[in-house]
Amino acid sequence: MSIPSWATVDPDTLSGDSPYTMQCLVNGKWVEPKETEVIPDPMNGEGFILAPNPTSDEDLQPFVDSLRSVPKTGLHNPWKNTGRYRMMGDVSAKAARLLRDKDVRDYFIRLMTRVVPKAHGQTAGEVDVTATFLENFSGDNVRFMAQSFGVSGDHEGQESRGYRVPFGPVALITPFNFSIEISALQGMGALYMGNKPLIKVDSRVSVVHEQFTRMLIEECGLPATDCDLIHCGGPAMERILLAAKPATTLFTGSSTVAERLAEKLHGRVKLEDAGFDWKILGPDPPSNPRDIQYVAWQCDQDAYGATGQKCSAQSILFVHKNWSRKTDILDQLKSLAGRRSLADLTVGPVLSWTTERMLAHADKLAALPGAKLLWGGKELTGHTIPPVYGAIEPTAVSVPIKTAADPKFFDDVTSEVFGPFQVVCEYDDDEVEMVEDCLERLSHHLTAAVVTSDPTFRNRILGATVNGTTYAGLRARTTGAPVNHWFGPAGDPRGAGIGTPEAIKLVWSCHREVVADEGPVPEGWSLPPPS
Ligand SMILES: NC(=O)c1ccc[n+]([C@@H]2O[C@H](COP(=O)([O-])OP(=O)(O)OC[C@H]3O[C@@H](n4cnc5c(N)ncnc54)[C@H](O)[C@@H]3O)[C@@H](O)[C@H]2O)c1
Repeated sequence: MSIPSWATVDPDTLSGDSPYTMQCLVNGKWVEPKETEVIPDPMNGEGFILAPNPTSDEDLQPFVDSLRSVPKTGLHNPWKNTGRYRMMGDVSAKAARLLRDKDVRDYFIRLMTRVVPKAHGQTAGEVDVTATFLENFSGDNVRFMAQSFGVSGDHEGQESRGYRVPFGPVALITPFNFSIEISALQGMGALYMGNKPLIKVDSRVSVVHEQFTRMLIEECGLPATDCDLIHCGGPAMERILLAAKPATTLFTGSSTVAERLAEKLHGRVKLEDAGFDWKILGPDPPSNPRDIQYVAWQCDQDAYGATGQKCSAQSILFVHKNWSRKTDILDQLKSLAGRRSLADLTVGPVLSWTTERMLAHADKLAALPGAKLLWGGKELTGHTIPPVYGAIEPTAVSVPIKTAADPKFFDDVTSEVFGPFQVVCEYDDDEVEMVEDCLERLSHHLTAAVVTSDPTFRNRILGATVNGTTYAGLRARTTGAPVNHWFGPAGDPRGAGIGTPEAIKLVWSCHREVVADEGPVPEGWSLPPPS
């Protein structure tokens, strides 16, 4: 397999014997690292990538200086360098065309599969969503997105106009689980609005964004000085942020780090953090077996697709007892989970939880009053996934709603396991309020799904909850994150969004009002008394 001309790493030859050393980009220059960190191959533990790991003040300073050199007015805004809106549209158009090219698409899929092994469909989907996003912001669409609006004033010659303006120096921090989608969409959003971002992706997967950046610069016309890219650990990034004081930082990752940065950066953050995402199967299971199978399939995808490592993964499934009375939904779920295998990566390495930790959590929940293991609860067999990562079968634990709602157990039952794990909670008509109470007590409100065709039940649940991305209806899912709708949490003023023009404007720009007040001074005006 060939690699694109701008690519510097061959996914097919990456190995312990032939590792790739990544480079950072600062001020338009790719930099050879002085210190490196060895990244293990998630499938066999071989050290296959050497990630720059700058820690000294001397090595971090160029990133600080680069951010500090960006004016508050950004690289472009509605009065300055306006041609750049169109230039960004051209960059997007070219990048989209490349990602649609079979060889380039395959290249990214192969590279991404090496660093976060997922089933082909999941990885291809990520590249395709990124291509669609870039298509959406091609041509004039960047400037259309940044459009202003006008309102007539109190007197002739007065008119107010609202603009979206950039922050200037900004930072973007993203996790390992989506190795291209989050960093590409947020990074481009930052650029579209006129900012210069310093981008830091989790070093275990940042080789993908490194190659994407090379493609943007070498093939798509992005000026190399428009963004910086650093591969480093969290503490080093935090030092840069504290020294450079970017106007805003978009953080996607765990809630612990999100809260830490919110405090350290005095609230100048937008957050996409943990998700404990729920789905409710309502009181009206469909009668058509095909519909039931569809719901079961969607539940399996939501809980275990990408080995459960999606912030939108279904963490808890509330099942109305009518489903057990009238359908074999739980048997279907068990058998769908059993189809998953390491051979086709429909279940694979878990990068932020070890096997031991996940199994201990499953055991703990299964030991709660009335709870039991439904399926899974075992380590994968015949694998060479290194012990720093996790490898378990798709797992579900059934917990009675009364136990889940009990304050003694609630926090354990509702803690996010970033792997192929879900809680199943059956409820009956007289327990809907208890379900609503559990949803009210959750701390994060990212995605949710209400599977029902009953509008009264649907409206009751929608009215009682706040999740930022909620699907409702027979085909409802928790893991919908295409770019034709908003994706992001609700219920937190720091909450960010991704994918749509509204998300980009919210995260990467702020409002400025310019009021034209030109006169004429009205006839008959005379100096009024002081007031
Ligand atoms: N809401 C969303 O859209 C979304 C999307 C994907 C993942 N997530 C969440 O991400 C989590 C999984 O990722 P993780 O556990 O690897 O996240 P993490 O918080 O450990 O790491 C995320 C990123 O933050 C960096 N980081 C860590 N400490 C830092 C610090 N002090 N200063 C600056 N940067 C720092 C990491 O190097 C990494 O690049 C899950 O909780 C998941 O729900 C959320």
